Parts: sequence; C-alpha cells; structure tokens
Amino acid sequence: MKVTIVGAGNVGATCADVISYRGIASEVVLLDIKEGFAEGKAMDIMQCATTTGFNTRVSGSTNDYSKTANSDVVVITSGIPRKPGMTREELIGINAGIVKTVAENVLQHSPNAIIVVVSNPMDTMTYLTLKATGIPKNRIIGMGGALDSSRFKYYLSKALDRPSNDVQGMVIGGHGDTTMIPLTRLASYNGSPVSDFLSQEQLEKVAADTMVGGATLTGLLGTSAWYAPGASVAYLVDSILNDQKKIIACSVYLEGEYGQSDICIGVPCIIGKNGIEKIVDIKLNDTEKALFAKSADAVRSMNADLKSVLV
Ligand SMILES: NC(=O)C1=CN([C@@H]2O[C@H](COP(=O)(O)OP(=O)(O)OC[C@H]3O[C@@H](n4cnc5c(N)ncnc54)[C@H](O)[C@@H]3O)[C@@H](O)[C@H]2O)C=CC1
Ligand SMILES: O=C([O-])CC(=O)C(=O)O
Repeated sequence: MKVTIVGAGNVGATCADVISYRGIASEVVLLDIKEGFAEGKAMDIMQCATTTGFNTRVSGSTNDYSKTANSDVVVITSGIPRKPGMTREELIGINAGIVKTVAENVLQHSPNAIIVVVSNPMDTMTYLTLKATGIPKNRIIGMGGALDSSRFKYYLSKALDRPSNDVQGMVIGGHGDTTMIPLTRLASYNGSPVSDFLSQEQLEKVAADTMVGGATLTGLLGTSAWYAPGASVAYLVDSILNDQKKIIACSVYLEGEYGQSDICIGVPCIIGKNGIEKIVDIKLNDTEKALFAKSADAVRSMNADLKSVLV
C-alpha cells in the first residue's frame, strides 16, 4: 500500500515517520516544494530502518508528482502553520491556494486515492478539496477530531491521574479554538462515566484546556504542534489501509446528518478501506445539539471566504 504525504514539514514528516516505524504502509512518498527538503527527510527516516526495525520504503520528491502515482492515500500537510497569538482561521488566505493546487495535482496521478486533509483551517480546507475536485465524499477526510480527542483523553487522564489508555472520549464539531465540542457527558474511565470521578468544575476545565490545546502548544513551541498531529494522521491512515473500521471523529461532508448540509465538520465516522464508510449518529442532548449548530455556523461562515478560490 502506498501513501503520499504532500508537505514534508513538521506534521508531514512526523506522519511519515510513524507510518514507517509502525509498518502501516509498504511505501511512503514525501513531496515538498522546497528543493531537496522531502528527499532529506525521507533519507533521515530511512536511516532509522535498522535501528527501529521497519521495512517501509520512504522516498522524497521535490514537486515531482509522477513519483506519487497510484497512491492509495494522499495526506495534505502543505501550507503554513500558525504562530503564537494567531487563530487557525487566519491561515486561509495562503493555505487555500496551496491546498487546491496540491489536491488537483495529486489526483492527476492517483485518481482513486483517498485524500486526508490536515492543513488549516482544516474543516474549510476539507470542504475546498471536495468542491474543487468533485471526488466522492467518502474519499475526502479532514483530520482534526482524532487529534482533538487524543488531547481530550490526555487532559482527562491528567485530571483523573490515571493512564490515557484507560480513558474514552471524543471531540466533535469544528477544529477551531472556539468550535470544538469535547463530549464530556459521554467520556468514560474504564466503562464508568468520568463524572463519577471528576467534579463539574474539573470537567469544565478539561473541556476548556482541550479546546485551546493547539493554541497552548503553539505558545510553548513558537509554531504549532507536530508529534500528536502526525501520529493522529497515521492512526487514521492505519484504519483506512488496514480496513480497521475504527470510529474516529473526522471532518466529513454532511447532507442532513446532525441537522447540517453542505459543510465539512467533525462527526464520528467508521473509517475503513473505502474511507468514510458510515457517519455514526450519536444521540446528542439539546445542549450538545445547540453547540454543534453554533460550531457549524462558524465553520460555514469561514467557508464563505472560499468564494474567490472556488471560481
Ligand atoms: N488538522 C490538524 O489537526 C493539524 C493541522 N496542522 C496544519 O498542518 C499544516 C502544516 O503544519 P506544519 O507541518 O507544522 O508546517 P511546516 O511549515 O513545518 O510544513 C509545511 C510544509 O509545506 C510545504 N509546502 C508549502 N507549500 C507547498 C506546496 N505548494 N506544495 C508542497 N509543499 C508545500 C512547506 O515547504 C513546508 O515544508 C499547517 O497548515 C498547520 O496549521 C497542524 C497540526 C494539526
Ligand atoms: O494548533 C494549530 O494551529 C495546529 C493544529 O491544528 C493543532 O495542533 O490542533
């Protein structure tokens, strides 16, 4: 199975690294516009093969899309990341043009690929990719919810002082500082509701920390995060390539589900060899429904800014 990652920067290269050492794909092509950069990242990763013991072939390409031909999955991580103090939404001006061109280029060489969109603002970039390429909606997946959910479980585990892997939880809605919806009511610790162990005040803090999880890291690092983002993309790609049918919150095109249409936004999905195999209808309460509608309004108003790119 072949995976192409366009944008060999922090997130793209980390994703290639995780995919190779976990043996998720047999071949990974990293492509970047910067001369020699993807080749260098690929060589560095390949020099881990004997020490971490993997057999995936990782190669790099400077903007030569012929090397990406016949990819099963293409991940788009090209574009600029935010700096401290910025929102993801502020990246739209530069990233929309990049994502549209990249999506068109990759499809010329891999017309049947499933596309995973990572570049921010991710929900709007996912919508742009769908509208610009016209490929079926099951093959366009925005990655945000996997990462936001892993941060949610991290903050829950810290509050519980128990391992993250004993915690279940999901974040739906937009992948933005104010649009994410950590589903605290449904989160659990080894099968029991987390509210059995944490106070309302603690749960509200966990939700608030989760929502600004990306901004917190951007403040600490000076650019946005990459280890958890790269690993989250690899987790999603694993579920596609190995047909795992995991339920993962992904940004997908809605046509009436969750009361929304003509929008890409995070909802729980079954992810398998066909990409989005099913949108899972979890029963939200009235408060959660209202938050979801508000989140969708914000994402939709961002999508309106795509008019000049989508002509
Ligand atoms: N959806 C999510 O959960 C997350 C999204 N992101 C987003 O992912 C994107 C990448 O972030 P980083 O890897 O940290 O940035 P980075 O700056 O380290 O890497 C971006 C790479 O894209 C390349 N690039 C730019 N234009 C290109 C083009 N036309 N074709 C090919 N390559 C091109 C650059 O040369 C650079 O190497 C950002 O937009 C960031 O906001 C980051 C983390 C999580
Ligand atoms: O925070 C950012 O800008 C990058 C991102 O989407 C994340 O790490 O969640």
